[in-house]
Amino acid sequence: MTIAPQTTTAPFGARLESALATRGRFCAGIDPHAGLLAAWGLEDTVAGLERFALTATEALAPVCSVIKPQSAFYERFGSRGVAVLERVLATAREAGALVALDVKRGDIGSTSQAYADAYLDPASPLCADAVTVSPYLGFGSLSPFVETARAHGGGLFVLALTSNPEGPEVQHARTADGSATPGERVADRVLSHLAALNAAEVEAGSLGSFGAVVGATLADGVVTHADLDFGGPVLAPGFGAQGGTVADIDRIFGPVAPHVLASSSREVLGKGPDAGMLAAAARDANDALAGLG
Ligand SMILES: O=c1ccn([C@@H]2O[C@H](COP(=O)(O)O)[C@@H](O)[C@H]2O)c(=O)[nH]1
Repeated sequence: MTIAPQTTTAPFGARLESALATRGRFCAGIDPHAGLLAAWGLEDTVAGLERFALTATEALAPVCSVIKPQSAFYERFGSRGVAVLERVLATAREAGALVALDVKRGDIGSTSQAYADAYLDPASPLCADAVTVSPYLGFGSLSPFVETARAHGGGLFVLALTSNPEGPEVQHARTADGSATPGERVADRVLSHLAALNAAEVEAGSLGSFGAVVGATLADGVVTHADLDFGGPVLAPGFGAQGGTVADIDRIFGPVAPHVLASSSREVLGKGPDAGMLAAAARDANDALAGLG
């Protein structure tokens, strides 16, 4: 067994807890859709991407605890698009926001290590504070992400109950006979794994660094408040354009709402390109979410 080196950065959970307390629970997604570039009067080119992404980040990062760029919208422009993503990461962090990079990675362990090095090692130009990962190659395949996050004070948001209507086919399925907990719902197993990962930080009085992705669109009864009390943060996409509201955050998350990041991309970005309108929308969302839980 290898022992992770001591990190000099505070753990992600503690940093996020402080950011939530000072800046609020709204997470702005920086997703440069082609349609949004057109709505902002920009061309669907690398130059348009750069103008859009940096305008949005400069407006939103100073008033949000967390910024969530979706890597796909940058990757579609190739290496020059990824270079824009690197600038988004740096700009957001300079403005004091944490960055949760939405890449939903997951692979066999040896490849997961390379992804973890790309997104969680401060030596990488794509290093973020946290990254989204998929547990559907088996939760244990995420171990390189866990160890790398621990080594560098990073965090993970693991897909548990996603906001899209297709998710239940896999996430509500039951674990197999012969597994450690046969018959348990897959999503609940993911949340149990997260509770175990967060136990030491929770014991020390902090929010854990290992979060779940749970959509702001879930119907009643899909998950209990008790199951969501796994000691770590929740990234709740689907707030805004997918239909999730402040009332849904309250309904779905109840007492754990203080650790929930309500994440919206298209709705908030639709307020641009005016920087004041973008920032005002984020402030309004933070205010509306502030009293929950
Ligand atoms: O369950 C999930 C996980 C991630 N996403 C991502 O969040 C944003 C949502 O964008 P909106 O414009 O606010 O709908 C996008 O980047 C998704 O890839 C999600 O929607 N659901």
